[in-house]
Order: sequence, then structure tokens, then C-alpha cells
Amino acid sequence: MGKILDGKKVAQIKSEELKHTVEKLVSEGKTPHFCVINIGADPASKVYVATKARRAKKLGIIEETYQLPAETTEAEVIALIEKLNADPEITGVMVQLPAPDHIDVDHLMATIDPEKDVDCLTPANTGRLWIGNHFVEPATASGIITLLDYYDIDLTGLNAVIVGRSNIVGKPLAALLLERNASVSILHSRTKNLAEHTKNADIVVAAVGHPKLITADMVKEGAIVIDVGINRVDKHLIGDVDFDEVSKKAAWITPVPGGVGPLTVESLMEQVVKLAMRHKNDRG
Ligand SMILES: Nc1nc2c(c(=O)[nH]1)N[C@@H](CN(C=O)c1ccc(C(=O)N[C@@H](CCC(=O)O)C(=O)O)cc1)CN2
Repeated sequence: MGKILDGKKVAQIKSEELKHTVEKLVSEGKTPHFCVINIGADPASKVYVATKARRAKKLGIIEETYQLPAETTEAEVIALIEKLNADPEITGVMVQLPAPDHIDVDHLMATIDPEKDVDCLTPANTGRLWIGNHFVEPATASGIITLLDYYDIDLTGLNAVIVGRSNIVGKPLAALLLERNASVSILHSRTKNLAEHTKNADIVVAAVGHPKLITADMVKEGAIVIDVGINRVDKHLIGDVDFDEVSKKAAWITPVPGGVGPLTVESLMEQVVKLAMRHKNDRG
């Protein structure tokens, strides 16, 4: 049976550390202040936005949620982002994803001030991530690295296979794994014979939103398996990995829930604090 990479526990530990940093910023009159824009009524997004607001409050961070109707135009969202960019009190801005289909997410990302881009999804910060000169990291990818670091898993020389090429998880995680000297492949819906790739991987990351896509025959004995999938099936949360079977072969594995998810929120809070500190250093 593989050992569990316990995201819930690690997130709690990281949260305690972060609390002290926030306390210091507050005592200097530099309280982090971030804004989440949520467009539409996606039920999962509502849960995640509420979780972020709760975590921020607990840490002493000011959080504002802008809940916009699904029919809000792209121009209206851009106008809101520009207003938040221009407000010197605000240190972080993000747009909860997914956004409704009529909105071009790339346009929104290109509008966010890179210095307030807590999600690390603006073109400028994406570029910095790939040249290894970044001051912020995308929350989920960062959370996965935090989890592996906590359990002292050295990635040097490991073959990593990421299933999923999203801008939020797959692509940025590839950049962070490369930074840790892993050799990285990104697989996707057009990849021929997924199993041929995953079976040779030392580390498999599943981030596609397809329940139990990764089965035991697709991973090698002793692999590290990271499940980013959160699929709601019959009111249950199911990952992209068949946990019961794959955990018998893996050396390390993340559960769903309680694996990567809690670290996504914790890592986001870390990025909020990092940008608030830069804001502070820039403006006195
Ligand atoms: N702008 C962004 N949008 C989205 C991101 C993101 O990083 N930036 N990530 C996901 C959603 N997400 C945060 O936004 C998120 C996902 C999962 C969890 C979490 O704690 N999961 C729990 C289960 C919670 C549940 O009951 O659903 C777990 O895995 O244990 C938090 C945040 C997409 N959008």
C-alpha cells in the first residue's frame, strides 16, 4: 500500500507559518487585500470562492468577492479588473475559472496587472515561469511542489508524466517540475496510447477531470501518483485516479478529497502574501 501524501495536514502546517507573516504585514499597516471575481453560478466555483474567502479571513487577509451575473459582458469584466488594478490598496486580483463561454479568458488574463496576478496566469507571469524568473506561481502547481517537498521527495532525474495540458495546472506544473530537474512529458486527449507513457513514469500527475482514468495497469510499481481531478459522481468526489487499485502499486499517492485541493487554496494564500510583500517593498 502506497504512503499517503496528506494535503490537508500539510496545508494546515503551511497555514500556521503563513499566519505569522500576515500578522507582521498587518502590524506594519500593509494588510494583504485581494479580490476574487466570479462570473456566473457554477456550483463548484461558488464552493471554491467561499473557501478562499474563509481561508483569507482566518489568516487576517482582506478578501472581496465580486460575484457577477453569467450575462456580464467581457468589457464589463475588463472594466472591473482595470478599476482593481488602479486601486493602490488592492494587492491581488484573480478571476475564478471557468468563465462563461462568451468571455475570452485570455483577454481577462492580459488585463490583470502582473504585480497583482495572484494566480500567475497573465502572459507576463507565464513567461517568467518558463524562464525560471518568477515571483509568483500558479496555486495548484505550487501546491503539488509544496506537498512533494514536505515529504522530502527529490525530483532530480525522475521521469514525470502529466496527463492534462491546461493553462491552470498541466503547463505550469511542467515548468515547476523542470525547475526541480525532472524530465517532463505532457499528455493530452490526442495522445496515442496513454498507458505506454504512464507505465514508464516515476511520477504520474492526472489533471483532466475524467473519473478513474488512471488505472493500476497504467502505473509502474513504486510510482508517485498525484491526482488533481475532482469529479462529482452521484454526490461523491472522485479523482482522476482509481485510488483503491493504484494505491496498491504506488509508493506515494494523493487522495481525493484531502490531497492536492487543500494545498491549492493554501498556495493561493501564499501567492497573495508574496505579492502583498512586493507591493509593500515597492511603495514604502
Ligand atoms: N482562477 C482559478 N480558477 C480555478 C483554479 C485556480 O487555481 N485558479 N483551480 C480550480 C478550483 N480551485 C480553486 O480555485 C479549487 C479546487 C479544489 C479545492 C479543494 O479544496 N478541493 C477539496 C474538495 C472540495 C470539494 O468538496 O469540492 C479536496 O480536493 O480535498 C479548492 C480550490 C478551478 N478553478
